[in-house]
Amino acid sequence: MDSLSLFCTGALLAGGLYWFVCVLGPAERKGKRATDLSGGSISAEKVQDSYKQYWSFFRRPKEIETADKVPDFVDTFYNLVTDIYEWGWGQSFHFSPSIPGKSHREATRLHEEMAVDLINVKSGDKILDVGCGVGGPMRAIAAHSRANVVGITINEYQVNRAKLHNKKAGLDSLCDVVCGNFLQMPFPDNTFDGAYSIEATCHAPKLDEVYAEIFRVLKPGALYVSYEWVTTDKFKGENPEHVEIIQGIERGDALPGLRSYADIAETAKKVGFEVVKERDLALPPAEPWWSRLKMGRLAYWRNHVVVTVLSALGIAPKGTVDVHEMLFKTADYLTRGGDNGIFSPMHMILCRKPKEQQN
Ligand SMILES: C=C(CC[C@@H](C)[C@H]1CC[C@H]2C3=CC[C@H]4[C@H](C)[C@@H](O)CC[C@]4(C)[C@H]3CC[C@]12C)C(C)C
Ligand SMILES: C[S@@+](CC[C@H](N)C(=O)[O-])C[C@H]1O[C@@H](n2cnc3c(N)ncnc32)[C@H](O)[C@@H]1O
Repeated sequence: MDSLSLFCTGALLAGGLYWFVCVLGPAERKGKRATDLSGGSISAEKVQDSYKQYWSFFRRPKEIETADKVPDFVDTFYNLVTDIYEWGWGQSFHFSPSIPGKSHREATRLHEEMAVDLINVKSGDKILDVGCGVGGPMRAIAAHSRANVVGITINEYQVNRAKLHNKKAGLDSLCDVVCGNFLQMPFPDNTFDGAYSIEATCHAPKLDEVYAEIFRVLKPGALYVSYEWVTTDKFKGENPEHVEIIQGIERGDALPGLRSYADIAETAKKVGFEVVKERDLALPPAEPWWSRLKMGRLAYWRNHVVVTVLSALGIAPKGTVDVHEMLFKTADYLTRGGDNGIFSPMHMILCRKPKEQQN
């Protein structure tokens, strides 16, 4: 090969690699790039070990049940996945029903706005986002309602990402983020005019502990809405395929144990809430929430090649390939959970803290 052909081949390969990684890479326009993937607050050389540590929790399931170990386990998980989620999904870490003729981004925003519309929030109210991630829902909700939103997440890396995004979006005067455990929130009693949680309380080892904490910080008469991850009435514990799918979802999503839909209202009442409304938003006429995952399969395969190449080149931390592979498999379990109708990530419950405290 003469030097000109060598140069042209090299340039073509470099251009192809740039296109594959940087142009095809981000799922969201102006989103995170594949070349920026990190282990969150974990240093690059510790990502692989942290991934092994994450899996070790599942070898000692009793430890996951111990409430005080769970926040650490969830924190490790979000250090490992936050960048991959942002790169491949966007800034809102949740599902929403597909809406014919609307993009994923629009369907996501409508699902978020529905939450704040349900809790009757006025401009200037102070509301709480329980388990806020990097703040995709918080920004949509603040822009839609003009309420002041305070988000809480256990993961410090997410706090920094959320603050950065809030500033970039010009919403930092309405949105604040704190690092903390939603099982022991750093807020006085009766602080908030409303609260919501989107696909976050499923990480609590005991639902009554997080619901009781939300109840405590709400003002009397205030509303709380949650989109919960649950097994539906179609789930049969004696069916090995159902059990395999649910365990796959738990392991790939840092869940200490999925709850049944029937537990949700019961727990809300137990801590003192009045249940105003309860509905599985995944049920027809809603279009499947999992079709986005199904449609993305080819892109996830492409992402896997990108992550493998970047990790081999030392650009992405070692261990990123394992984390990505885990998510790849999780996407499959979630899709099967949706197809079988045994799992829903959007069992909606709307509750009110009574005006008068009952004794
Ligand atoms: C509420 C939770 C998270 C829900 C979803 C936001 C995430 C669940 C599974 C995630 C993903 C699976 C496959 C990944 C893919 C292989 C990769 O290339 C790009 C990112 C994924 C699409 C990733 C994105 C986020 C999820 C859909 C849980 C944790 C309680
Ligand atoms: C799947 S993400 C959803 C984030 C956000 N609600 C959204 O829809 O984009 C779950 C969130 O719950 C947070 N979380 C889980 N356990 C927590 C805990 N014990 N205390 C505070 N936050 C927690 C995680 O850090 C993460 O931000």
